[in-house]
Amino acid sequence: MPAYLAIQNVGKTFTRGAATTEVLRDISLDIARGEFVSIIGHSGCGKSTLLNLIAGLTEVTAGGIILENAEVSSPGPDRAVVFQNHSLLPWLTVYENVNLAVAKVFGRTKSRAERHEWIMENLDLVQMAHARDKRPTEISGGMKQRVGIARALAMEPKILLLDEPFGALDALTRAHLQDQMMEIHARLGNTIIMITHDVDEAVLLSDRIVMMTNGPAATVGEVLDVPLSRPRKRLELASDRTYLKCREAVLKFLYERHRFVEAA
Ligand SMILES: Nc1ncnc2c1ncn2[C@@H]1O[C@H](COP(=O)(O)OP(=O)(O)OP(=O)(O)O)[C@@H](O)[C@H]1O
Repeated sequence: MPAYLAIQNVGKTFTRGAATTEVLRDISLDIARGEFVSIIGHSGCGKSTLLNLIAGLTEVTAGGIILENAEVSSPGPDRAVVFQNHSLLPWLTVYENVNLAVAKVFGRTKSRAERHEWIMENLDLVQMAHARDKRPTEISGGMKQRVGIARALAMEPKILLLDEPFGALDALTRAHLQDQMMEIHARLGNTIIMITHDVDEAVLLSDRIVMMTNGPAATVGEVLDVPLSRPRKRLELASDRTYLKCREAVLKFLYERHRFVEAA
């Protein structure tokens, strides 16, 4: 059976004038429907570049990306991205921000009443319905990220692409949002690709962790299966042997086999 998302021998080289930088080389990865996959690797190795290629924001220079039998060549609502820093429009309310995406995707297929229900359902999912009339400046960083996630989910994408979605949040808010993300994933069965720098976050949330080698010409170094049953509870996992083994495997990859050496 073909993979839901197939990344096949993908390479990316940026060219500016006579200068070229080969950022990614020969990346191959099959992702199944409903899978939660994290990408981890040192700063600058090309994680965001890979996510942007999947999003269709940047074009591959080698290989191809196939989503449900169709080649990815441009951005589309079937791949929703959530960035580290929320990208909400400051002059619109929480509701209006989500509405913008919903109107774009479902403007022709859902009635006004259906769209309203759908927006509220997605705000409910991230527990933000109570703040529907607030503007981004009136809510906390964690709340903004939740609205960004609601907006992405409301597009009903085939794949949710998360670029360090919790990276700018304090540890407690971060833990709370991770728990919410796990609940959403359990309820909706989304296919999710998440970039993270946080080893615990990767192990807690993922079915598989893709570990990237250092750049330039970064590639997939190892892929780790996380064989922990769901639902996962962070407190119980803190002393779970499988959890600790996975954590150690990622740490060893990052700090022994592929240590980050700052360029001179
Ligand atoms: N548009 C571009 N033109 C030229 N080089 C680029 C471009 N975008 C990214 N790069 C280079 O590609 C490399 C990888 O960048 P990228 O942002 O994908 O890394 P990352 O792993 O996501 O980093 P971080 O973890 O710090 O966010 C960097 O060396 C960066 O300078």
